[in-house]
Amino acid sequence: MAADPKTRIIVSDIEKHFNIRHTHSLKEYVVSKVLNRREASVDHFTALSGVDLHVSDGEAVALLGLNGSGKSTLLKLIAGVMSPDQGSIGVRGRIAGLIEVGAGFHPDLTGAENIYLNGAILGMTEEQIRERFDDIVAFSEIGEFIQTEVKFYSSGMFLRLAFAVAIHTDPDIFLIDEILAVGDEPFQKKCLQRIRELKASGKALVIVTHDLDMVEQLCDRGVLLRRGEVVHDGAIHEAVARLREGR
Ligand SMILES: Nc1ncnc2c1ncn2[C@@H]1O[C@H](COP(=O)(O)OP(=O)(O)OP(=O)(O)O)[C@@H](O)[C@H]1O
Repeated sequence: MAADPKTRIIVSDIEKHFNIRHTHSLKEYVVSKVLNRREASVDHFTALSGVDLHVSDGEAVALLGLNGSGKSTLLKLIAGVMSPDQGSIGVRGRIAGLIEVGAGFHPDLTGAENIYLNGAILGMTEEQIRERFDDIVAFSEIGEFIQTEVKFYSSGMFLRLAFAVAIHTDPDIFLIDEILAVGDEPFQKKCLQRIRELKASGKALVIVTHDLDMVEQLCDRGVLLRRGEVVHDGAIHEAVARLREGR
């Protein structure tokens, strides 16, 4: 990591490749077996190439781009959910966020039990979770369903619980993928208000979204990805304009 203590994330020249398997229909499978051919072929797909990104305290950075441009992959690499094939990623401080609704929750446990599970995964001690438990439940507005197993939750209820836990972990870095979209409007507004407060208190934010109006209000900086490469890293308005105009 850089010597500057304000730097929270350093992504250096990363590459990420995926293997794409081409599976066949049952008929093609049978024919390939009869002819003794391989049943599936594999292509290598480059999802990210030569990507650099530095994020410091107090910055709110939007990752923008068309479908499949690599935004979520970059966010997952920063979160440590997956590793790059080349290059390096350094992160300083406590990370929290919302990358996949329901990740980090156990379906057979109640909402209340999952607060303890998810809180522990995000680095809180049992005592910290106990102290913040009532605030987390209140923020989620899940009410009596907090004693229900989360496998019966709607996607919006999952989001409420996940966001409520994440925001109460006192993170240095907050990562958010599109998922705010599944929350209803009042809850989205409440989340955005908390995200603004995090930013104002000097935390680093990285947000993946297609909601360009929202992101222009929330973020100062936009990183525009095109087919896995960064084509713009600078003012949010310019990033949004380039995306809208296809430049
Ligand atoms: N686990 C995986 N295995 C194979 N390919 C993957 C995997 N994850 C992502 N990809 C591919 O990498 C590319 C980038 O995906 P990614 O989800 O990062 O895009 P995105 O910019 O977030 O797209 P969207 O706006 O549609 O959410 C896509 O072509 C996707 O199919």
